[in-house]
Amino acid sequence: MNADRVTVVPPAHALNGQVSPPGSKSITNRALLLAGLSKGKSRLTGALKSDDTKHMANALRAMGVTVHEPDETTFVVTGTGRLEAPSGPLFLGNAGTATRFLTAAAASVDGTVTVDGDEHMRKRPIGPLVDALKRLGIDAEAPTGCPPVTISGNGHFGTGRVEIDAGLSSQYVSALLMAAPLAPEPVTIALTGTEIGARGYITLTLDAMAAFGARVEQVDQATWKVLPTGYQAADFHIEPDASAATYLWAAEKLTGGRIDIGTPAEKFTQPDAKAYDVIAAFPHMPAEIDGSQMQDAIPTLAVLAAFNENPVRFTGIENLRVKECDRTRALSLGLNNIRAGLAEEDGDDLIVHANPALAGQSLSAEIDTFADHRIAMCFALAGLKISGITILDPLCVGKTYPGYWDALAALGVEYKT
Ligand SMILES: O=C(O)C1=C[C@@H](OP(=O)(O)O)[C@@H](O)[C@H](O)C1
Ligand SMILES: C=C(OP(=O)(O)O)C(=O)O
Repeated sequence: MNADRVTVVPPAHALNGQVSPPGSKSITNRALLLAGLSKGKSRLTGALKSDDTKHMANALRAMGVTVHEPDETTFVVTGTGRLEAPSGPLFLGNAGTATRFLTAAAASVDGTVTVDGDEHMRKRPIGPLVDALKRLGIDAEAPTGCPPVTISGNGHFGTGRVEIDAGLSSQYVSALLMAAPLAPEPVTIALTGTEIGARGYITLTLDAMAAFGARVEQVDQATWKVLPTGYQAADFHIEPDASAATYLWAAEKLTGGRIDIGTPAEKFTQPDAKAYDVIAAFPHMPAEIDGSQMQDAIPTLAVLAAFNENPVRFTGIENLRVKECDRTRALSLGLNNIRAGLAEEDGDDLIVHANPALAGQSLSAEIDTFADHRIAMCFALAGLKISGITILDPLCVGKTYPGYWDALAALGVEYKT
């Protein structure tokens, strides 16, 4: 594959076959961290091996955890129950999960940890998490409000009750929850307000914590009391990635084929599996889609909506602007590049003016992916129906789905480079 660009050739046939998405990024990075914080040896199977999980695994190695990779989907993690101070900054690329989760976990280290990322990560806000750590008595600084963050810990997590505004990212809450069992006393974590986007990710966090022996009391819908149990090693199986599955579900629908992804939609525990019903409704997707609880699926749904029978307004997607790139902008730019007027930003909403007649057309468009894996993967779907769609920087899919282009090829999709 050419690293600069790939042009998708619309297949002359429906896409049929068997393709399993890789392991869940969200669950792999939770399980890696919790295994690294555990005493003993944990075996994580079904795991994702991609940029984001490599960054987490390497950071844990830098903090004294032994991480072996006996095969392509397994990590064997041996920890001592504590992380050690690394000898240099932790570089976490543009992995939001690794960056946020390790920022809180670093507070349990005896010594100084600097958490840093690439130029994109250095624009993604982390101030609310840093402020929450400070309120728990932890010495943490992020002068720009974004990484790098420097945390000076004294060997255990902070104590007390802390409120956190998770409006920009639910990952702040997950990060605090996962670090809290390393405190000497119970820690209470409360949301500012009661609502939170991506609440399903908090459930994933609590489930993973329970699997590694943590005990959390749900005080109310917005408050959790975490007991000072530490973690115990566990064998843990990771389900396939639901966000990755959305591209395959959409490819099946767009081409009228049958793609067996090996896991029924209702078996996923990740929030993005909610997108299945919306995709199944195509070409009659609803006129308004609230994306707040399935944010990473919005790029997929937005490109699918371009071929829908009626226009779709995406609401509840404010924080798409602080993901790997400003996704609302990237989607409207890409769609309007395919056909002027196809998309419109209305405040933080995205409106896609559906046009089923786009299918079968030849429209030359170079899609700027802004180094964002989801922008690359979703616009490849447009290339299944429109000839001339070129995805720039296609290897950025390596953040969460390195096998994406091969998966489409296995279903019979061809590329021009
Ligand atoms: O907790 C997680 O695993 C994630 C939470 C979501 O991010 P935000 O909470 O920042 O919206 C999601 O977009 C991200 O891909 C993974
Ligand atoms: C938002 C995403 O990732 P993260 O926040 O984990 O970098 C994503 O994978 O779509």
